[in-house]
Amino acid sequence: MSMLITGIAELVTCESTTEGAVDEPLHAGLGVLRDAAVVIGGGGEDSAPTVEWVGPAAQAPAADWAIDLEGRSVVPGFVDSHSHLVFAGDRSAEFAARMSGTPYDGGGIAVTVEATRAATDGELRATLQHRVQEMRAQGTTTVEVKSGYGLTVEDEVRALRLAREVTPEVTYLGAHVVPPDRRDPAGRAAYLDLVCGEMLQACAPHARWVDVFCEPASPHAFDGQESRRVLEAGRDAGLELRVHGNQLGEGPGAQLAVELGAASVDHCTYLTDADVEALAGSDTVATLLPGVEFSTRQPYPDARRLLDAGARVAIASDCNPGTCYSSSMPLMIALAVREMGMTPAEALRAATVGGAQALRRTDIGRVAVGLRADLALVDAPSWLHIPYRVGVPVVRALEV
Ligand SMILES: N=CN[C@@H](CCC(=O)O)C(=O)O
Ligand SMILES: [Zn+2]
Repeated sequence: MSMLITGIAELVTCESTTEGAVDEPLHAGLGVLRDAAVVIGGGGEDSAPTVEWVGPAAQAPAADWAIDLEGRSVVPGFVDSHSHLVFAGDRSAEFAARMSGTPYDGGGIAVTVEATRAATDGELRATLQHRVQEMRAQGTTTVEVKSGYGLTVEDEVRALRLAREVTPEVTYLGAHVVPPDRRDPAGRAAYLDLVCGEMLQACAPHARWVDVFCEPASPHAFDGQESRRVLEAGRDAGLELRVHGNQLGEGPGAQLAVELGAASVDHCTYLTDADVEALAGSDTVATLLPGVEFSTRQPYPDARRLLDAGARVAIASDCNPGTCYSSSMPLMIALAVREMGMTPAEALRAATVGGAQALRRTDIGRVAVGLRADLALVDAPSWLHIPYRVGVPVVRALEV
């Protein structure tokens, strides 16, 4: 069965080679077609629908079904390459304290760990599914989900199994923080052995990625040497690498990610010139998480500096109970434009193609023949309404 979608005022393909794309600076790099149509087809029990045709509405072929979007716009579904959706408990009071000056240092993670361990599978599954639905309702069609609020072998495996029910982009983050009851030097060393040993062996079959909170500025997280050990052990167990780095201060995270060939280093709030240079000379994506700076009152990362240097940039939500309990990619785009020096077109690319690069996926993040038909509908005559109508729910995943 095939479906023809017509009446698309602006279709953002994110394909630079799109024939007939408008040649206007505002839309640079987006491959925007006006008065466009898309045909999607396929899709069954084991396969997702794909794009079969893209072009001007006047030339669209016939299909089994047709829908008319009546002058709305379509963009690639957002790729949210960084989230922590498997958790229980509430930290709204911690957020309120930060708004009146208490700094974030990662210590609140222990609160979520306790609540998550105490929750049943059913409770965790229900909230996880609800959060994924909340994301789709705001245009996100791919999400990466990390463990990291279990911090025992059993609880980390449980988080990964649950995450795998909603996405293939599952990340083992046993090295989120050292559990509160193991913070003496011997306990810390033993926990690192566990994360790189028994816990990794139990978790690796359920994950694609390994991640580490590399942040010497936090007493709860891991320094450069510890992070290297976690990443190398993960790589030896067959996992691909991602890093939380440079969130609370300058540190080794970004350069370690580049050196080890990680797909992405996430946060990048505090980067030295050498970090920027290393990122620009690599294919490691700098994933910026502006909801975190909003929710922690930190300075925003300088996206302009990274883009001008030639680095690959993505933006993601980091949806989690501590540093950013927002699942809204439209909000992240708006913040990137307003606070991080990105043009609207750069921000949209970072939320689609950039996210796909950060997950090393070539089948998502663009609208082109043969790719997954992961589309988002913008209830407006231009995709520019995404940052323009900040706070208004103008984007949702297109259910096909
Ligand atoms: N910084 C480390 N981890 C999360 C925050 C987790 C929490 O505070 O619960 C982040 O990406 O910001
Ligand atoms: Zn995170």
